[in-house]
Amino acid sequence: MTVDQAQAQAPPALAATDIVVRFGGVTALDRVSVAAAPGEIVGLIGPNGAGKTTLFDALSGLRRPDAGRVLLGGADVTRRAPVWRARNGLRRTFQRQQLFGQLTVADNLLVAQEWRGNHLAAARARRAARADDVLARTGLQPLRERYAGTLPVGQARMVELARALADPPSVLLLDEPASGMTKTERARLADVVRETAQSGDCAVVVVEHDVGFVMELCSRVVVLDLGRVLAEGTPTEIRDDFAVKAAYLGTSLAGNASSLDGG
Ligand SMILES: Nc1ncnc2c1ncn2[C@@H]1O[C@H](COP(=O)(O)OP(=O)(O)OP(=O)(O)O)[C@@H](O)[C@H]1O
Repeated sequence: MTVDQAQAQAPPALAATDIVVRFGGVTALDRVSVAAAPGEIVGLIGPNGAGKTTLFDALSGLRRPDAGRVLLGGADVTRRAPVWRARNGLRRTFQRQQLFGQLTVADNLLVAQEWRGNHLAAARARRAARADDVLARTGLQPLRERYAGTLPVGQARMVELARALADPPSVLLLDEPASGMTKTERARLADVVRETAQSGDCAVVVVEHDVGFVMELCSRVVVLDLGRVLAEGTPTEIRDDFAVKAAYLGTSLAGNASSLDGG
C-alpha cells in the first residue's frame, strides 16, 4: 500500500468542520473546514489577518468556536480544554515563542513530559532518554545545557519544535516554525517535520509565511483569505490557482506571489 492509499483509508487524526469564530463584528473564520491524516503534512497559508492563528486557537482549544466541530482521532473535542487535547496527542507551537527561557534546553523537553506524573526512577529515565533522542534528531545536543532564553531566534524555534516532540504527538500544529531561521536551520526543520510525520504517523499542519517552504514540505495546501477557505490542493494546483495569486497580490505578502510562481 502506498503512503497516499494508507492516508486515504485512515481516519483523519485531525478534522475541523465548519468552524466559525467571531470577534464582535469581525468574522475571523467563516465555516472553515480542514483535516489532516496520520503521516500527512498540510500547509496553511494566507495573507495577514486571514485567520490562520485563530484556526490554530480553535483546533488547540484556546478559543471556543462560535460554531463547528473539532475532532481528534475521530473523537469530538470541541468542548475539551487545551490541556485535555494536549494529553491526547495534540501539540502546538506559537507564532511568538513560548519557551521557558530560564530553563535549559534539556529541561524544556523534560517539563513537556511532566504531565505524566510518574516520578519513579525508571519513568524519569525513560523521559530523559526520549529528550536525548529528540535533542539528537533536532541537532540541539550541543545546546542542551544552554538557557533557552539566551538562544538566537532560529535555535529557539527549533527548541520549541523539540519540546513539542518530547512526548510523541499524533497531531502537530506549527505556527510559523521557520521564521527567523537560517537556510541550514530551515532544511533541518523540514527534515525533522518529515521524519515526525512519516515515522511517528503524526498529522502535521504548518502555518508559514514562506510560501516556497510550504510548497516544498507539504503534500496538500489550504489557502485562507478573509476567514474563508479560498483554495485547497496539491502545491502544484495551488501554484496554478489564479484566485490564490489574486489574494496574495495587493497585500503585504505581495512578494510571495512570486514564490507561488517560482516554487
Ligand atoms: N483577540 C482578537 N480580538 C479581535 N480581533 C481579532 C483577535 N484575534 C484576531 N482577530 C482578528 O481576526 C482576524 C484573523 O486574525 P488571525 O490573527 O487569525 O490572522 P492570521 O492569518 O493568523 O494573520 P497573521 O498572518 O498576521 O498572523 C483578523 O481580522 C484579526 O484582526
